[in-house]
Amino acid sequence: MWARSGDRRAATVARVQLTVVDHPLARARLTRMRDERTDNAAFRAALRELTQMLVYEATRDLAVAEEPITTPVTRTTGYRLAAPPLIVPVLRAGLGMADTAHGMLPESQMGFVGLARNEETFQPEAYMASLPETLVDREVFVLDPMLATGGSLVHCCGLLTERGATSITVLCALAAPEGLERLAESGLPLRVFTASVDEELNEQAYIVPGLGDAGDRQFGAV
Ligand SMILES: O=P(O)(O)OC[C@H]1O[C@H](OP(=O)(O)OP(=O)(O)O)[C@H](O)[C@@H]1O
Ligand SMILES: O=c1cc[nH]c(=O)[nH]1
Ligand SMILES: [Mg+2]
Repeated sequence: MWARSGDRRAATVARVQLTVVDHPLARARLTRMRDERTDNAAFRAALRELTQMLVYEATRDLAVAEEPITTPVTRTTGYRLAAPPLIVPVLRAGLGMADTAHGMLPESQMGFVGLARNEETFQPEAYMASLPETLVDREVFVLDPMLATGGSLVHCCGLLTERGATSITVLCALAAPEGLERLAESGLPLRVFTASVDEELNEQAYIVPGLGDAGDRQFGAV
């Protein structure tokens, strides 16, 4: 059901708008992340580079405001982001995307949500949330490399809509079809940008072929 070919494929299922950033450079970074021989440092570097591509695509439609400027040659019209989005990495694994996204959106504020999936029940267990009190009229970009069952992102995006968010963009390296279905069923107002929709989840709810545990691959096993 999910598009896998073409450069930038978009599909809408219920209220989830999906964009697969299927660029050769993105594929190369994702391949490095998937490869079990890739060490922590190289994995983090590939995730940072992939994040640049995801942010670039996801910010394509952001509103800009005109700004008169003077170049060394003449006056002209410049542009700045009208309302930089709030960036929300999901700890731990989303931390590896945060600095890159912030570098590309330097005026953005950042919030944090800490979740750890219980590896027996596969339910997310929340351990922190640091978010603005109200998110009414604020665009939010959520960063998490992995969308597996979707439980973690449903929880995170629920925290955002409770605060009034109505426009949420999720950036992830990999998504499983099951997780996309779960997001669609949640009815949350979401756009998802990912470098790949993989095949399925295995019995441990890991993405197949996947890349393993994105937190452990960056920071080491806990
Ligand atoms: O879609 P789900 O089935 O909820 O799984 C995805 C979650 O699993 C990973 O985090 P994890 O719980 O391993 O925490 P970590 O980042 O601290 O390793 C990942 O970064 C997501 O947050
Ligand atoms: O494949 C998976 C699934 C959940 N979390 C991960 O880090 N990897
Ligand atoms: Mg983990």
